Amino acid sequence: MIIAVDGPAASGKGTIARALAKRYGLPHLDTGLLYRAVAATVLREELDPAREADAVAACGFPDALLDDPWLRTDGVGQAASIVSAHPLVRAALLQRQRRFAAQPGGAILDGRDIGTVIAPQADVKLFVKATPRIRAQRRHAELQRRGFDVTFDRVLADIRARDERDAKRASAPMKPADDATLLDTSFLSIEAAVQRAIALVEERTAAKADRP
Ligand SMILES: Nc1ncnc2c1ncn2[C@@H]1O[C@H](COP(=O)(O)OP(=O)(O)O)[C@@H](O)[C@H]1O
Ligand SMILES: Nc1ccn([C@@H]2O[C@H](COP(=O)(O)OP(=O)(O)O)[C@@H](O)[C@H]2O)c(=O)n1
Repeated sequence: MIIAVDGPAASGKGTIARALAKRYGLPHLDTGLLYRAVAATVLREELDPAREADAVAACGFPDALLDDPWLRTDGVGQAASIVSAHPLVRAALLQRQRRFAAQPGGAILDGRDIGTVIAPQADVKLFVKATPRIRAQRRHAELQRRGFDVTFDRVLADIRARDERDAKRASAPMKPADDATLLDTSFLSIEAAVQRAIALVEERTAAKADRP
């Protein structure tokens, strides 16, 4: 079974994807981390995220970088949404994600274009959303917990800027696939959001099994 979980920043897609991976025993890939690793490499080398050639040169980052806590910061997230708009960066990361999705036994991936581009054949597609303010509150609290000093207003502004850039880019824009199910987590606890996601997976797979 392949499960695609897409949605905007801090909507809860990673939390849901990890919980579903555990529940169904599936390997999970956080595809946002790949773009964050490209962005972090560009920033560390003092190159320009807006220059496609600089960003493409950073696509050969070492896997160990994916564990660096710096990748989770706001600044790297902003730069990630700039590098991710370059078609050649998306092309450079495409096969890795498609291979992950196609492994025997299935997989779960979360990101922005999983249901539309990476795994349009996915058995279940969820598009997780929440209001910008609630997402900013969650991300602000998370960054504070991790020891990063940033204001709520900064986090909210960054989330709005990223939403706009991610939804408006020409190459694989963030949008729900036509056959995705929307899951609004604005007023759901983590536990309730996960239960709802599990129920949706069960519904979708039962509906598929019923089809002749
Ligand atoms: N339904 C929820 N209610 C409250 N907090 C949540 C909920 N879902 C996720 N969170 C918290 O919000 C933050 C962002 O969640 P995350 O799953 O990383 O989002 P995303 O992967 O969409 O960026 C995390 O600190 C997470 O624990
Ligand atoms: N499949 C994906 C995943 C992330 N991204 C980009 O990478 C950035 C960081 O993604 P992320 O999933 O780590 O961000 P959060 O939702 O965790 O804040 C996003 O703002 C997108 O620009 C993308 O373009 N396509």
